[in-house]
Amino acid sequence: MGATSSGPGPAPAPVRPPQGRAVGSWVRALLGRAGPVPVPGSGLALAPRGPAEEPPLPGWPLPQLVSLFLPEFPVRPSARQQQLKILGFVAKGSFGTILKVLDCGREKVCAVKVVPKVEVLRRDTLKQCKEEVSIQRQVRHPFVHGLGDSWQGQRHLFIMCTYCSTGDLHALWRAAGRFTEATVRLFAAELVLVLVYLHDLGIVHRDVKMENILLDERGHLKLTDFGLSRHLRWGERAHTICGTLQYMAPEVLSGGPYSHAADWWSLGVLLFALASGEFPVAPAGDHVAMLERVKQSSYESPPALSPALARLLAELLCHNPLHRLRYLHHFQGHPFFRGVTFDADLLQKDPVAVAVAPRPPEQPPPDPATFADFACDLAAPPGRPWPG
Ligand SMILES: Nc1ncnc2c1ncn2[C@@H]1O[C@H](COP(=O)(O)OP(=O)(O)OP(=O)(O)O)[C@@H](O)[C@H]1O
Repeated sequence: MGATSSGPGPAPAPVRPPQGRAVGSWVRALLGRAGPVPVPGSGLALAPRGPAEEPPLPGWPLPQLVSLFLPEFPVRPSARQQQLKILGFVAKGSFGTILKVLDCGREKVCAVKVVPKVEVLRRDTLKQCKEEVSIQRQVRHPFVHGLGDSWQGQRHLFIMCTYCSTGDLHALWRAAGRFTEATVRLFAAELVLVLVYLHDLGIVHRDVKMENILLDERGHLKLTDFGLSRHLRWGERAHTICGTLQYMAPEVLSGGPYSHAADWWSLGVLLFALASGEFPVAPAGDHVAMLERVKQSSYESPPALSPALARLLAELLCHNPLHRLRYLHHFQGHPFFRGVTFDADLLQKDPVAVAVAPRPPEQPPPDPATFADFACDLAAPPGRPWPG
C-alpha cells in the first residue's frame, strides 16, 4: 500500500496568493473598544462607525473603486447595512473574513464574507471575485449554499448567505475521526447530485473539500465557496493551477489541460478521508512536490473498507480523467450505492445522526453591535510581499 496518511488535522489551505491566517478574537475586541482593531496578519483594521458617521453614497461619476465591482456588487443604501448586527466572528478564510450577523429586518441569522477591495485588486482576482457571485446567484440546488445578497461598501465587498449553525464537514470529521460507510454513502450521494448539477450548468467548482461543505440544521450538506469556480463549456479545458493541494487532481497539479473531471478526483480524496480518517496522500509544500507524491501513490484503500467502497474510491482516484467516474449513471449503477435513490428529497428525509448529535456548546456570542460599513483602515504593513 503506497498511500501515505495524514489524519484529521488543521484545515488545508487553498492554493492562492499567500496571506496571513492567524486571527484572534478580534470581533470581541471590535465590539468592546472604540478605536480601529487590527485583524492579525491581514494588514486590516476595522473602525466601527456610528450611523451618523456612515460614509455618503458615491456621487456621479462613480469612482473607479466602485464601478469596477458593478454589477455583481451593487452599492447598498447605508440604512440596509445598519439593519445588520454583528453576532460574532466565524472564520478567516484565505480570501475574506466571515462574520455571523443578525439581519434585523428579516429576523434571520446570516453569514457575511467581508473581502477588502484592495486585496482583490492587489491579487488580480477581480474577475474571479465577480465570477464567484455570479455563479452563486445562478445555482439553486438543495445541496448548494445559495447566495443571499452581495453589495459593496467604500472599501469592502460583502457576500451574505444563510448562517449554517451546524458548522462544516471538516469540523464534524475532526470530531468524529471517521464516519460509518452508511454516513459516507449518504454524503457521497448528496455530493454526486451537486457535482452533476454544477457540471450540467457548465460550472467546475475546483475547490471541493470538507471545509467548503457546510451542514444544515438536519446535518445535510451545502456546498459553498465558489471562489475558485468558473464556467467551463463542455469540451473546453482549463489550465490554472488552483484548488487545495491535497485535493487537487494530477492534471490540475501539472497545469492542465483539465476539465470538470477534476472535481470528481477531489470527491475521491474527500470520501477516502471521510471513511478512513486519513488523507490518501500527505500534503506537500507546493504543487510540484504534491504531483510527485500523487504520481507515486497507489491510492489503495485501507483493508477495513468494504470492497464496494474501495472500488468507488479507486474509480474516482483514477489518474486518467477519461476513465474516472463522472456521470450520474456511473454512480446509480455502482455497487456502493445499491439501494440509494439519487433524489434530493428522499436523501434529506431523515436527519443525519452523527451531525445532529449534541456537541460541546459554542462560546456565547458577544453583545450585538451595529454593522457599520467597516470603513476600514487598510494600510498594509510595510514590506509585505506583492501580491498577497
Ligand atoms: N454560511 C456560513 N455559515 C457558517 N459558517 C460558514 C458560512 N460560510 C463560511 N463559513 C465558515 O467559514 C469558513 C471559510 O469560508 P469560505 O470558504 O467561504 O471563505 P474563503 O475566504 O473562501 O476561505 P478559503 O478560501 O480558505 O476556503 C468555512 O470553512 C466555514 O467554516
